[in-house]
Amino acid sequence: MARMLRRLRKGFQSLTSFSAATIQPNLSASESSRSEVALLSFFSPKPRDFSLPNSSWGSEMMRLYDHYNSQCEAETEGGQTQGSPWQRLPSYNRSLKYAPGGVYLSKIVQSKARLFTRNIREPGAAFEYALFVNKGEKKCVCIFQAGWLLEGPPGHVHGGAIATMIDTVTGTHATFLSGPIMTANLNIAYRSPIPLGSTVLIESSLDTQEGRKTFISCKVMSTDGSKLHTEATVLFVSINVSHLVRGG
Ligand SMILES: CCCCCCCC(=O)SCCNC(=O)CCNC(=O)[C@H](O)C(C)(C)COP(=O)(O)OP(=O)(O)OC[C@H]1O[C@@H](n2cnc3c(N)ncnc32)[C@H](O)[C@@H]1OP(=O)(O)O
Repeated sequence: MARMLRRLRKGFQSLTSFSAATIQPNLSASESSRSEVALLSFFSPKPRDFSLPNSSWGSEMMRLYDHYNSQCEAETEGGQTQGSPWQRLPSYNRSLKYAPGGVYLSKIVQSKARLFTRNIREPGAAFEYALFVNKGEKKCVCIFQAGWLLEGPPGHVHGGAIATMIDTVTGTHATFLSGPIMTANLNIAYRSPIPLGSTVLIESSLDTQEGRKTFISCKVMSTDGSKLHTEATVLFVSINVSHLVRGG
């Protein structure tokens, strides 16, 4: 038990290096046998990245993905990265997988726990999203396609699902800026409903950092920017990882 806690603590500590996370493409699935696949997945350091395009993504989602992705750091032939302020952030289904060596760790520390937004297997059914961070402007943009399992009012997205996405986007942004954090306060104003199946933009921008506190503002808008769906302000408090290990 003590050993497991030490491993968990080490995993969470490594989450501080989340800001240095690199883009990790999907594992190729052309293996010749099932046992080979199992073996490969155990030894591969690359977890599945859920923010890569899949067959459920509509044309607007793909257009925006291509737009932001084309502005991200590109590797030149010499292995150098071109100086773009934009970076696409990968997205995994377990917190542990963000840590260096976290794929191995997640094999060792078996658990049914999964990240809320990445636990529905059917592509397109719920939260389809990809996040891009702009290091220079300290802002983050998320393209979000809301699936049919997120219904609240008829034909429209549930307010809790919108809050979840705001918490996820601003929380990821705050982690990128400040290391391990927890949401302390989340204020939301719902301005206009989001149709199910539509794609929207979620923009997160840093207001201030004061000691352990990171204040972030967030807007959910139509992709042409003409309609404001939701706005929010969020306070994150930096935590020591022991806060999670001892249960707050
Ligand atoms: C990959 C996907 C990423 C997704 C990210 C998702 C993030 C989440 O959803 S986290 C889950 C939801 N949040 C929680 O469960 C948090 C529960 N709360 C806690 O654990 C604690 O109250 C915690 C960590 C927020 C603060 O506790 P603690 O570390 O003791 O801080 P504390 O000393 O009380 O406060 C620090 C400062 O923050 C302020 N503060 C703390 N809580 C609040 C609050 N709710 N409202 C306003 N200010 C607050 C304090 O006033 C203090 O300010 P100052 O330094 O100016 O005096």
